Amino acid sequence: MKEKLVIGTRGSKLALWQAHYIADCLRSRYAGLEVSLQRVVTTGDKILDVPLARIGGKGLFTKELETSMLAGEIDLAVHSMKDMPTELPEGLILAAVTERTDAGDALISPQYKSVEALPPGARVGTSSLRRKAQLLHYRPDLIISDLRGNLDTRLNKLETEQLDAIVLAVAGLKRLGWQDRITQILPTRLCLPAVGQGALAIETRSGDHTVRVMLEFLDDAKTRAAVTAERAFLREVEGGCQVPVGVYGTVEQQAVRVEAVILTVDGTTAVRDSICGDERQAAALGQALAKRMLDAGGREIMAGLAGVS
Ligand SMILES: NCc1[nH]cc(CCC(=O)O)c1CC(=O)O
Repeated sequence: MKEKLVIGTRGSKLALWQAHYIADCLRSRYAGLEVSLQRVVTTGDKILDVPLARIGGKGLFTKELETSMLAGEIDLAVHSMKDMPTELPEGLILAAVTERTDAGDALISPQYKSVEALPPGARVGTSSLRRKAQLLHYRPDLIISDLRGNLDTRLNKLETEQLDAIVLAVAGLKRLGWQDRITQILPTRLCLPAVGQGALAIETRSGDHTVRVMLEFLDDAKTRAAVTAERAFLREVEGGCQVPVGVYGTVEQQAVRVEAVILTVDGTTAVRDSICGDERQAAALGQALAKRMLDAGGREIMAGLAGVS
């Protein structure tokens, strides 16, 4: 047992909510434990005016936290699972994957009730190629405009940039208390989530046994299996967090089901498939699904992506 733990976190409102949430879980689990937060600015926080897909690079929101952890300045880092690259640096591990209740995306529109109800040529703001491609696949007439910045900024842009709707992760909206702004939770047939969306990743040093054991209780086995399958899928298609790929794993009675889509950015072409099997084979299932989809046209789509933004 340690008497003190330092949690590293980004400084955004959502990141701070997540870090405070984990700090509270730790304090209630270990009476007398001192938990403090240390803010770390990441590259992704500094570059706010460029679409993420154009910045590229892996670990935009995680690298500086990892450096700080390897240097011993923080004991653990709390991340949004979907910001984590599929490979972790040497010396660090995913100590826990927290329970996920909301993996999906939400439409926010003050005027219209659903994606179906948006008028022809409606303007929709989103920051991700994945959301853009899936929206366009379903509604090719929509005009998608880029939307970056933290959650408050994006919600403000709905008005200031005269958008008809925006799309954001349900989990983030709920954490910040904005669930009543949600117009429609997008069904998975319309929009599959990003890898790991809605779960939190608790990262620590692999050699720090005491801390690893202390964090074990935060791990949710079902979410871990689902996310393991999703991450194995993404590793195989070799996409970062900013590729038009949606994937969603669910676990029920020891069986994991993974559904995925790979699309062209304009949404005209999509390869979609799913796989089901034993949860202990989560990684192999994700990988097998990716191979199948790459062979079914996904490889051409991924190759065509090089250089697009
Ligand atoms: N891209 C930023 C980001 N990282 C994690 C979430 C949402 C919370 C989560 O997925 O756990 C968001 C906001 C969004 O995409 O709308």
